[in-house]
Amino acid sequence: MSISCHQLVVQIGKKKILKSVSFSATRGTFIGLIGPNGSGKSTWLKALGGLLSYQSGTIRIQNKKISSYSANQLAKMIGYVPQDTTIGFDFRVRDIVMMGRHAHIPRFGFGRFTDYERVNEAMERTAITHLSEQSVTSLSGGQRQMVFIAKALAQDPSILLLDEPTSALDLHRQLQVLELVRELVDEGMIAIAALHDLNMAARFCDRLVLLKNGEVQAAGEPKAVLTKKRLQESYHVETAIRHDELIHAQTVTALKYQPPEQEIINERKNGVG
Ligand SMILES: Nc1ncnc2c1ncn2[C@@H]1O[C@H](COP(=O)(O)OP(=O)(O)OP(=O)(O)O)[C@@H](O)[C@H]1O
Repeated sequence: MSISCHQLVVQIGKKKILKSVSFSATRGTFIGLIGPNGSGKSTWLKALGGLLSYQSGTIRIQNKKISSYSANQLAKMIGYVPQDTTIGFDFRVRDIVMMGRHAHIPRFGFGRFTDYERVNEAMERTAITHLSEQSVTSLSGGQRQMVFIAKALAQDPSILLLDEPTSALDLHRQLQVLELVRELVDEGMIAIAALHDLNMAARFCDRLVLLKNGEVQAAGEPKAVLTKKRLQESYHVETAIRHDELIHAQTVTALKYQPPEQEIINERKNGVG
């Protein structure tokens, strides 16, 4: 399995949201999309999932243009977990997870034994089996997020797109989700997740793509992307970056917000530019 994106441009109305962004990933890779609010992470994930049209550039899955696949074919290959998991209908958790099997069940057909088995497996892996008969409207935001991850897993995808999958989760659930995604990736899946927590991103991802204003500022191994200079330029925050021996990853400590004007003054003082 492979997915690639070449010079992708997404424009909504008059605004260019993604300005010629590229990347590629093969099986067994976990990519973290990082960057400030509004930098284009969700938009990119939606375009990769075939949920948003783009103006130019290409997205290829298995070296074939995404437009050459039917919605059903895409649903069998790509699982997408949205940022907003609010749901107005009174569905049982099991029924929501079963919706992930939609593409696998023939039209006017019924779920087969394997469909129910996949649903049970997905609920087990996300530790929500005990909630299976409850209504989703009765769940907490974090529990709902796990239900939507289970729904995406039930699709049996080779590519998993996750939009801030840990944002509503407590520390235990954050680890649970990222450890699960890491496990799935080690089994061969491609995962691409928008993440705000840079420490979690550094710890669990193979590669990071840093976005700013719809452009890729840096891409590569976490160590290469998470530098003081890049984080200053993207987030306007002064940071301390250290290597944590315990988790074998970079850790980022945010020290101080430095508005862009202050950066210019400092650069002038230091004789840069
Ligand atoms: N449907 C839309 N119509 C107009 N502008 C949009 C639309 N969707 C997104 N945008 C704009 O595109 C830019 C990128 O938004 P996007 O949600 O992709 O960023 P993000 O990096 O995921 O942000 P966050 O971290 O806050 O979730 C923002 O300026 C946003 O206002």
